[in-house]
Amino acid sequence: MKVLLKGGRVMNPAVDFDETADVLIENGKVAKIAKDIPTDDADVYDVTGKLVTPGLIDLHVHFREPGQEAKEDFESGSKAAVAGGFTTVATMPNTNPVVDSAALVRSLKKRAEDVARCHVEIIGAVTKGQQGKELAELGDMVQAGAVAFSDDGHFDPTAKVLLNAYDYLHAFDKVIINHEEETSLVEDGVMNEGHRSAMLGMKGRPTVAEDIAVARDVMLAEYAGARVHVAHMSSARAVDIVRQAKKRGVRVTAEVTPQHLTMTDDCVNLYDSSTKINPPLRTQADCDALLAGLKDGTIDAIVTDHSPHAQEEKDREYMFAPSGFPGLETSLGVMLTDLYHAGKLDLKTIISKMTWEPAKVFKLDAGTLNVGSAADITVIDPDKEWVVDAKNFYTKGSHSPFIGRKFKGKAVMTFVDGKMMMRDGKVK
Ligand SMILES: NC(=O)N[C@@H](CC(=O)O)C(=O)O
Repeated sequence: MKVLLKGGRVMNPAVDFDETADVLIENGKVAKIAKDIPTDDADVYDVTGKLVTPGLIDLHVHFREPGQEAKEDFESGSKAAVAGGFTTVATMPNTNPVVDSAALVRSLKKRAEDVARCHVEIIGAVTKGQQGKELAELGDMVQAGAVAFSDDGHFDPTAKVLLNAYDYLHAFDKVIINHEEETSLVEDGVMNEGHRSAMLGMKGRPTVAEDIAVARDVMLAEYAGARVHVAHMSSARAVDIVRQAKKRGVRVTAEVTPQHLTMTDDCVNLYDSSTKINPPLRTQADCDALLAGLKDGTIDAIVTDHSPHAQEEKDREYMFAPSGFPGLETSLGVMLTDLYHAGKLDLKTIISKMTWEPAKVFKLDAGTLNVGSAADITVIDPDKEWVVDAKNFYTKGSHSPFIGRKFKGKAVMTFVDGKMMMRDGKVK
């Protein structure tokens, strides 16, 4: 089985390759990249004017299995992933029950094999039940195939517990992903603390909650010589803390979402809970600092934090609605429209932070177009104009602050292990 992608702009950030070329896929692998490869017996697709990139990788999604399948499941979530151009995603353990045992990791891996349209990596909990008290079965979960560990959705309150986790995981070289909001400062808060929260009369979540959490966890990692990955960064000062730590040689990596890069708390309105996320949308100064952090290498990865909820839950008052919205099908559109076409960020950085660099954070064998690697490939039309419409979503979540937005740039084909899983928005 051969597929030939003809005449696209091939970007392989791992080796700094960016040229017009053909890509030959054979037996699920990248077989050759060169000019004018003979068509022979291959299925040929003319991708002139399109980008051919490694399949997009998302280190941070919520697929809600087990227990909250009404919000999302591995099938709907992975369909949303390939629709958005993603070929590998890593799903968070804040489920019901929490993914804190080897048995659950194993059963989710099996679920992924059975129903998922793309590669789904499993992130295990750091502590039992994500309660922050006792370590979960970390070693057993590593053996069962967990890719990383996180108590995402919760801040681990006790430094000693986290230090134990760092020390323990050292032996396995697995990374911990920390949700950085010091709990006592954000309890009851529903949006960024600032002018807008005061105007709306809503309780805020201050940036200092993130800053001190990041500072603690980075210093603990430095002390333990361990690796830490900072989840969904939102605060300017926290970016600087990571920047300084990287300069000192601390083994810290970080991620940011398209929404935190491009939206501010000015978007928050009382009767639309789609903008309610944790950490919250901040200010323009924070967006600018996050962008600077992406550009100078402080921030390694762009992630979606795809967090679907049932529509009836999101339809509640801002204060009572759950936080989070689905991002897999809008992420690339936001990045290309509001950052690339707006002249704020180059294509190479965007593609690198959505492929090769996140792959390095989790040490995934993915994120390149090197000959011999799995043919996980995304074809992107950088100029395709489209309007976000929840009716076209594959995710079960239908709430998103991007609904109705006109975007320029979209994934038009997604190949997973050489198989075409999405073409022109239609998922297999
Ligand atoms: N990011 C979010 O706003 N929500 C996440 C959990 C979390 O990280 O708080 C979710 O699971 O819905």
